[in-house]
Amino acid sequence: MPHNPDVKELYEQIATISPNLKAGILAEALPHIRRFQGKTIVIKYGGNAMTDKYLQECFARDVVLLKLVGMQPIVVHGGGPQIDNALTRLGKKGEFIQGMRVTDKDTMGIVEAVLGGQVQGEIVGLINHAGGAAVGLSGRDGHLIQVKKMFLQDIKDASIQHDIGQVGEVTKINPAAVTALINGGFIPVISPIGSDEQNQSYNINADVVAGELARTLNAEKLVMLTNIKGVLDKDGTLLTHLNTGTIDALVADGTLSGGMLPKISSALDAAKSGVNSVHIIDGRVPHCLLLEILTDAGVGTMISN
Ligand SMILES: Nc1ncnc2c1ncn2[C@@H]1O[C@H](COP(=O)(O)OP(=O)(O)O)[C@@H](O)[C@H]1O
Ligand SMILES: CC(=O)N[C@@H](CCC(=O)OP(=O)(O)O)C(=O)O
Repeated sequence: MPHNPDVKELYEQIATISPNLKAGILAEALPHIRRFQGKTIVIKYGGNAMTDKYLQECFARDVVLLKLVGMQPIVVHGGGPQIDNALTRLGKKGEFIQGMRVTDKDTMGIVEAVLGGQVQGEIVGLINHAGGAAVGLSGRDGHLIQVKKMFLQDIKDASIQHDIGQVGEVTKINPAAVTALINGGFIPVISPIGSDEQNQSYNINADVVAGELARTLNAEKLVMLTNIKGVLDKDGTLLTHLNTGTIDALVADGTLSGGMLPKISSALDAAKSGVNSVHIIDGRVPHCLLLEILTDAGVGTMISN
């Protein structure tokens, strides 16, 4: 039984489910396990989805379970709120343009320390504690993520290019280190940091890294865990399915903003490049990964081209 009182009720409910029902639920997973055997699943673990200890443990157990039933999960983690907390402690305030952090030299140092140190170490530890063998990588390791400096095109006026400092635009992914780890039975956990030809470090939005990696590896699935039910319309209603046409309209009328902008464009790019299924799901739901991958329940928003 977990210590968190918020989930005590959930466990009490589970305890009342009949054995037959439990067996039925487990059996529902079989066709999904068969379908995704050996397939690459890229999981974007957003910083907003990793703030609760119990949910973190659920996440780690889900990733290990997926690996043990024969899938190849790869975790790309964020950590935006954790970077914000570190900046606040130092008397600085995080600034974002269209969901991208304005990253000066000092901020870059903090981004590297928080993502590559604190956040990644925690996720690797949790997965290992849950029985997996996770290995943390930065996009700098093994030349994994090559970038050039990004100039961000303004969403309303294409003639404006925002200089947002040390933020990288991905030019190439060299997945050899990731595939070597997967082939060795490990679960790669990747932080969104890249380097350019001058060996300079760059901050990259984690949604962008997850999308680019899923494309490069021809992943079967890209699942993005965030802190909201999925993509919502102007009235706050969940949009269960989106494609190019509907997304363009939602961007144009301002329904999508902030952190949802890089998320949705990365999701759409991945779907267009042949990633079979792309989902934005609610990371606040315990075992949301198992629900999305191993059951018939549809959760969150599915994005297709
Ligand atoms: N139309 C929308 N539907 C859902 N969320 C939206 C929408 N527009 C903006 N958002 C914001 O995007 C946020 C998710 O992006 P972000 O904060 O970057 O999360 P993460 O850390 O998971 O990447 C939501 O919490 C919400 O505030
Ligand atoms: C350029 C840029 O915006 N980088 C992000 C990297 C972390 C991230 O993407 O974290 P979430 O997934 O939790 O939002 C940042 O500095 O916040």
